[in-house]
Amino acid sequence: MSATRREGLAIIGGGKIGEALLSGLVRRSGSDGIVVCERSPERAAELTERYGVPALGLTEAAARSRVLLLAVKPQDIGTLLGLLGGAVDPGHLVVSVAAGVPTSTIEAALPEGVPVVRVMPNTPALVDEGMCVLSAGAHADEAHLDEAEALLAAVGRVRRVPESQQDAVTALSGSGPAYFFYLVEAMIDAGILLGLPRTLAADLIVQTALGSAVMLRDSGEHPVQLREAVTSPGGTTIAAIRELERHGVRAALIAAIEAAHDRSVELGRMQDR
Ligand SMILES: NC(=O)C1=CN([C@@H]2O[C@H](COP(=O)(O)OP(=O)(O)OC[C@H]3O[C@@H](n4cnc5c(N)ncnc54)[C@H](OP(=O)(O)O)[C@@H]3O)[C@@H](O)[C@H]2O)C=CC1
Ligand SMILES: O=C(O)[C@@H]1CCC=N1
Repeated sequence: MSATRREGLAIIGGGKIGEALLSGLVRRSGSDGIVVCERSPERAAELTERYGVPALGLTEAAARSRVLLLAVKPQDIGTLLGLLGGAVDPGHLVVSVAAGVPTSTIEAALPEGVPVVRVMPNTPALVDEGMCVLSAGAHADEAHLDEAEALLAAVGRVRRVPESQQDAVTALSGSGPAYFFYLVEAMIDAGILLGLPRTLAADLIVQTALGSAVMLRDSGEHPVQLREAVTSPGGTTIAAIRELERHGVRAALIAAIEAAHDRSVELGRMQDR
């Protein structure tokens, strides 16, 4: 079947990120032309009810859809490709969000010539503030990247990188929301320690995180300048910063992100076996 005869999108794997992308796409353009494939019938029914999209089997979804968005765990992608293989042809565009899984691995499991785009999204797609980073596989050209970008721009910002940078991207923006949530959790705990009610502590920290994020995005200033503007000589902030340095928080963050990168590489290698 040729690329021009098919349209529509199948989201294969309706878990956390599959739903985040689905919700944004439906908010932006409605549910027409979108189908989901889920292993669990209960989860499929939930997504159908929530977003008004039909749940189909893999073969039927592939026959109907131009873009196949693979949103299963890296550990499940080999099995999925085995089930999907014969139903895919070069008229499809396969978009994979699986962490660490190289386009070459996906291409090798599909018929020759199928275009594959690797994407690293993140969960703020749920509120249209996602960061999606794209890389082309061997058979994907500019038009395929444009098509994937047009789709994902519905849920936030999109950038393109060489595939060699995707493991680092995964560690930064893919996993990144978790680091911010973790920091916010810890800061709320500090408020509790200091005797504030939990709801008040949460309100203070969430608004502070939001305001700080908008300043980081819009002020044009470096994070160091923004931090220095808060840090009064002899004041409270420098007392806190000294503790962060003493406890090695900067080094811990760098090591944590390096570990996420290394795990992404490892997940990719597991696919080769
Ligand atoms: N969560 C995140 O923030 C991000 C995740 N990713 C990537 O997205 C992918 C999915 O992650 P996440 O959403 O967190 O994982 P989830 O486990 O929440 O979702 C995966 C879903 O796919 C289903 N599934 C597995 N195999 C099949 C199949 N053959 N056909 C149909 N459905 C299937 C699973 O069903 P079951 O529950 O039965 O296994 C599950 O519902 C991963 O590869 C991850 O690396 C990328 C960026 C961010
Ligand atoms: O934790 C994970 O493996 C996935 C990939 C990036 C974010 N979540």
